[in-house]
Amino acid sequence: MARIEIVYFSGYGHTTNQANAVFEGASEAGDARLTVIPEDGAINEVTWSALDAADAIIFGSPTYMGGPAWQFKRFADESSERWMAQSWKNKFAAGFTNSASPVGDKGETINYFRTLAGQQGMLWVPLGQMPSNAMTHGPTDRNWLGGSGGALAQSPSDTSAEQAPHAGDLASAREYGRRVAVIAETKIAA
Ligand SMILES: Cc1cc2nc3c(=O)[nH]c(=O)nc-3n(C[C@H](O)[C@H](O)[C@H](O)COP(=O)(O)O)c2cc1C
Repeated sequence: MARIEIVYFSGYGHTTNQANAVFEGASEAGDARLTVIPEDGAINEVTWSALDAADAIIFGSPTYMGGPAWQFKRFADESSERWMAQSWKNKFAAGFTNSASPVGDKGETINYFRTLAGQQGMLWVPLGQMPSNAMTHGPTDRNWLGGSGGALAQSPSDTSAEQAPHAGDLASAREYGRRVAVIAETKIAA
């Protein structure tokens, strides 16, 4: 079974809900593990070893000031040791982000994840879901935010982590996690 590592940061818990949905989906088709990046951005050796052994790594962070939170960036910077050795080359990569505004510059965060994956020689898995952009569509529909790179979610600024992100965003996240696991499993089978 493909090993899927989900490594993410969440300041206030909203992105944790999205990460949990990605984990649920990935667990349907693979051996998934969820790691939260701590407040100081430093992950431990057990997690680095698990990432090294993974078939796919899924990155997650809220969008803060138009990009990933600095804690995620610390993790990314510290992955430069892996870049030097290109030891993550040919692993699958994917990413998700959540923010308060429907657009909110979330695309910048996804693009950052994609660049990180590119530097590491990883193979990016796009979302693979059609947008729900008709008149009748809204936040309860899958991919209602209409992204293609990774999974997007909105948590309105006045909602607690018990209330957000929207049901459609969580459905997108779940399906994306499953997709990454299925693709990673295919490679294992090859
Ligand atoms: C420092 C900071 C910067 C933020 N920048 C953005 C932003 O650029 N775009 C946006 O839509 N929301 C922004 N937000 C709102 C968060 O993305 C939103 O509250 C999100 O749900 C937080 O996720 P979390 O609970 O996992 O930390 C920002 C929040 C903080 C604290």
